[in-house]
Amino acid sequence: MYYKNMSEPSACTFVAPPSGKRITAPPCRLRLPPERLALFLDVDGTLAPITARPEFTRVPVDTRRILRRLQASGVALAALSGRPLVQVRRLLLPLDVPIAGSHGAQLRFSAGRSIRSTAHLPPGAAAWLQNGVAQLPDVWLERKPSALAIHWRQAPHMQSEVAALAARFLERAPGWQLICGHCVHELRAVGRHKGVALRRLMRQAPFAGRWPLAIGDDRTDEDAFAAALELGGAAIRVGPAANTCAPWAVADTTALARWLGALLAPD
Ligand SMILES: O=P(O)(O)OC[C@H]1O[C@H](O[C@H]2O[C@H](CO)[C@@H](O)[C@H](O)[C@H]2O)[C@H](O)[C@@H](O)[C@@H]1O
Repeated sequence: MYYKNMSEPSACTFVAPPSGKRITAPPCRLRLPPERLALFLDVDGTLAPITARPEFTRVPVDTRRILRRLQASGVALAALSGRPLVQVRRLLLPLDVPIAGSHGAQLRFSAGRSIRSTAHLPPGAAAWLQNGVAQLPDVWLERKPSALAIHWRQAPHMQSEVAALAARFLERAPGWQLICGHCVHELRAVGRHKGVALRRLMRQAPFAGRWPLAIGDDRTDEDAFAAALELGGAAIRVGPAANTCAPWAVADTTALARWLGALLAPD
């Protein structure tokens, strides 16, 4: 991979690396034909700016337009999200791409073929958690296919209570694990994550044989980054780049959209 020219410097906003780690802006242009590139895109905080509530979120029209043009040029795209699949489809419309939803518990390939790996909870565990969350003011529980998310964006002072509740939930839910996102404690089954989904998609057309680039903004994306790197690809972390295995970073969703748009410019 090489830098081309820096004709659009703002597309390559540099995020300072944590001390001792070398992390740089992604090259302005990838010296790769579109039909060799596979992009694996997270949604919240990556394609869409973070909002107060998940239902307020929109992927900007310009970003969706850029993604459509990338797809039309031959780039293979997929979305890897913690959200339920149906929400991701709606957020990306009219773009139609393979999607991993609920951290990979749901997988929709091209041509509409879907698989779902259901993770079971002991009877009463979800209701127990719902009841615990109800005791924490302004904290709320999102029930997703094979995953649960305790949101505390409206109650940052409740973070340690949320962590304690999640820990007690895990004692009742063997085979489940906690992963922290932005103002959210996510509970999901061990072994279901975006890295597994990326690898699965990379075994299929149109991804097989391509160079994988995973792009995301939080801890839940690190599994996808690791998988892309292990397959010889790369990763971009969006936002402050602390504790990431991604070699590249951009400042925010706007900078990422600009960088993706710059990939469309003719050589
Ligand atoms: O994997 P992603 O596509 O990044 O999804 C991660 C989670 O996104 C949603 O929650 C987050 O975004 C909300 C809207 O910006 C925000 O209000 C919340 O605080 C964030 O945690 C979604 O609700 C979760 O289900 C996803 O797992």
